[in-house]
Amino acid sequence: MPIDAVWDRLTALHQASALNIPALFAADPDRAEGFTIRADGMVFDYSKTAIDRETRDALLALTADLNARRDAMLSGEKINETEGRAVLHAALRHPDTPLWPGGEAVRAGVAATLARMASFATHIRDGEIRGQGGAFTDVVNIGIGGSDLGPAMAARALTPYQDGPRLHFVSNVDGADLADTLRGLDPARTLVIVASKTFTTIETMTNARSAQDWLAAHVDDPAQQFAAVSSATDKTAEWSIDPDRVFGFEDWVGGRYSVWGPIGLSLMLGIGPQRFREFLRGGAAMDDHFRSAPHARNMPVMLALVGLWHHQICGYPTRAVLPYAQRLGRLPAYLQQLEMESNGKRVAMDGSDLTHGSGPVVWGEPGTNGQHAFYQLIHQGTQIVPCEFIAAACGHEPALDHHHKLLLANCLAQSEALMRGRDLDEARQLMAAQGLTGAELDRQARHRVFPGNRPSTTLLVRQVTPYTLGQIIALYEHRVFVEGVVLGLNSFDQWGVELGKELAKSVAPLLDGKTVPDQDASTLSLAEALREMRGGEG
Ligand SMILES: O=P(O)(O)OC[C@H]1O[C@H](O)[C@H](O)[C@@H](O)[C@@H]1O
Repeated sequence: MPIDAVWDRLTALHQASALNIPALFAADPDRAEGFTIRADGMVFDYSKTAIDRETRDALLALTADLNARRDAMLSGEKINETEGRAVLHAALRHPDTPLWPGGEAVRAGVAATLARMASFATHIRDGEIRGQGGAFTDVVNIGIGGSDLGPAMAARALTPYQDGPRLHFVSNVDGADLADTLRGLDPARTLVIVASKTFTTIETMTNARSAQDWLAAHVDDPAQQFAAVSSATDKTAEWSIDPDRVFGFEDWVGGRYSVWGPIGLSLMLGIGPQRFREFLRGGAAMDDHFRSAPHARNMPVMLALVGLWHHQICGYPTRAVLPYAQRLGRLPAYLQQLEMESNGKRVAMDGSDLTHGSGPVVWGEPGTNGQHAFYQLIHQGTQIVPCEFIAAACGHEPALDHHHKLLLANCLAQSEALMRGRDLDEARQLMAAQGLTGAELDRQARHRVFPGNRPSTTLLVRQVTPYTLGQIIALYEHRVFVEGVVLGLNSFDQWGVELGKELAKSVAPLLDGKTVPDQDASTLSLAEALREMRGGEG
């Protein structure tokens, strides 16, 4: 069936049927199992969505081109056509076997860099490589976007596995970020990693210069306290960073996909090279699943199709990622970059307008905290927010396992409540039981109605470990890829971030009282107000 006809069919299915999730369960006793995928210890349940078998078949017809695109990506073709680059971050997860039959040179490069990282990390961790004041006690990763979110998110997720120097992450050009981080650190025992793919990002370079000044004010040889991670090793040379402490990577690793390689150096310093390898192994296992499982049993494919159904067909504008795991607190922010920078596009690969929308707004917070904040809207608001619950069966605090059970019970209860809801009759009975009658009973009951039939998916792992975190991240990466292929866009460029960067440069002189041509009246007056508040300098 031509792809346009598939979209039409999906729209028709959506319009024709008022699918009700509880009714789908009633009609299909095997629904829970039939709409759950189990792979490599993970469980992905999408049965609490209004997708039935017919809709799923129609959704699967969207993936006709997927295998060809997947194989093109995983064999090093330049599928990032607007930047003329291959997309091979998955190769970083396969240091032992080439990702594709001709990929030995790539594998060898990945393995060599990983070995250098491991040797550096081992020697920092065992104190053989030292700062001027002794073994390193603290590591400050300076980077932003993909050079921050991946390692920062993973470091927090893997707190129980951290047994190296303390990790800190500075990203914002707001001096508060650097100042708050450096306060209390011993410069002579702090390693500063400047992480930037391009080594030109103004925020990172500004923070790096100030960190260098901080070091220079306290130690004789700041270079001894520095390391760099970049794909622009020519630029790191300008900073006189010892080449032994520079870890390069190729331009086929996109920033938001880069945690698996040298950008993950801070994480490796925290958890050690062996556990970092476990993290890679988890990601590699998901690659293998993505490549080999039939689409209907393929976790990234089905996660993508559920997302496409909700956003493109049902028209739900956002999706919430709700990890019931406090240490996955930065996962929503990480996924915001992964998904919104990858698929927040309006033009198809060939330059024409997209026939369908871009990807959705992604947001979220860990449960149970979110329950006491924004779940009100999720349950009773007028717009529907598909929810993606993530939970781990076991925590890392055996003495507090009763907390963990409560956490899990909340996770299960929320998806059930979203699906079941509470109808007016039930609400009326509740009010009657409280002694209300007549119009007041009706009024109060209406406030207590939950429409229900609200979709969610649930992803389970046994525990958040380096391996399972690798699985989860690679799962989402491939999900984003599948959605991008179906929508026909390039998930691997990010031209949308450029204009603001350019204008920041041209606006800056306004704050010094200089005139800048072609400035709009609002920006001029805001800059003037700021200058006045700052005491009229310039
Ligand atoms: O690693 P860098 O070159 O410093 O880039 C850091 C970040 O900034 C850019 O503006 C991009 O939007 C991100 O994709 C990137 O991760």
